[in-house]
Amino acid sequence: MHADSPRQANAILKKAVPLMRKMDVAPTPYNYGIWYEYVRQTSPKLNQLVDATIGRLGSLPSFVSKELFHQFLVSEEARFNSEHKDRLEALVQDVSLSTQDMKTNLQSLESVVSKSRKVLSRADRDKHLDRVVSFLDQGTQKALQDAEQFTKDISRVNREVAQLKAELEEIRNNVDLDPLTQLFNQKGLERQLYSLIPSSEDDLSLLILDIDHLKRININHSRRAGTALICYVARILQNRKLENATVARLSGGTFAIVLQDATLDFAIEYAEILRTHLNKQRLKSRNGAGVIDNIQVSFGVATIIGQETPANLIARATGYLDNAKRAGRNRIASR
Ligand SMILES: Nc1nc2c(ncn2[C@@H]2O[C@H](COP(=O)(O)OP(=O)(O)OP(=O)(O)O)[C@@H](O)[C@H]2O)c(=O)[nH]1
Repeated sequence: MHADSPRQANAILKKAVPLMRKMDVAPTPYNYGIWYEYVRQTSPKLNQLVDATIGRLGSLPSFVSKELFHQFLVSEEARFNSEHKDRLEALVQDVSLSTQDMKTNLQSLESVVSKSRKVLSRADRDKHLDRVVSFLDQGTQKALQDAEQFTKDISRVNREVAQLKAELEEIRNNVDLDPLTQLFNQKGLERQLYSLIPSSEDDLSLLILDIDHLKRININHSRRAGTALICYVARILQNRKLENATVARLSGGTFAIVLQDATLDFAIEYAEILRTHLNKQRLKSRNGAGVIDNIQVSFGVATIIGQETPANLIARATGYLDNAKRAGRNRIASR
């Protein structure tokens, strides 16, 4: 499903709910989901199917909306995750069966050994030596075969687990969060802008900020201290986040903040508050490599113009950031 702004969501629901009443549709989560996306016109295919069903049946029965919900609304990620869960369960089941077999096989080997030992402890053992040897031979041969099968089973499971691990890693890399700071990443930021821009009226601002001289900080204080600084700045941006704002880390020490209902003047004022606050911070490195004080950050601030695309807005804010760097850093540039 899509992350609409509360204002957009409200406008869509205002149209969806009367439609649901008119069609006498039960207020279930599935139905709300379907009618929301229907009014939003997210997918022409979904709207065609809804219209065709209503044309034929006069309404949209619950089982149909449930089916459509899973077909159109459950995200690819969720589908992937449930597919992986199923595969993992099947693997655990395989390991459990193989382990059970191996346990039984070990028990038979144990019984072979114990029977042989019993025979060997008898007074007339000499008479049975040949039989004991052959009995033990068969028992150990079988145990070897079973052990080989077990090793094969476990190797197969191990290969599948490695494959699953790689696929999960790939999915994790593709989602919207930055693993270091848990803020949105570049993709998350772009998605957010795509959903906000259509309803904004020249009052959506984007701040792109970059820690000054991070390379020098890495050299003087260690890369670990530089990374701790990135996380520290991320926490400050998150703690000082305005209502309805989005904070993202784009790369290295570069962050972005989307402000809704914010004029350019307001956004510049907010950037200045953040900049002066960051300047006053001191970060002590744990390994005794000194204190990073007077944290300096440069900002590029842009406010959306007309029908500007997210990519264009990001490029403009980044251009202003470059101007701030060229003008001497630790400052704000815009327009
Ligand atoms: N510690 C740390 N450093 C990073 C990380 N990601 C990127 N960097 C480093 O951050 C540095 C950024 O350097 P530049 O973009 O050249 O800029 P700068 O040294 O910050 O200088 P200005 O931006 O011009 O003020 C590079 O040396 C990167 O290797 C990270 O996750 N942790």
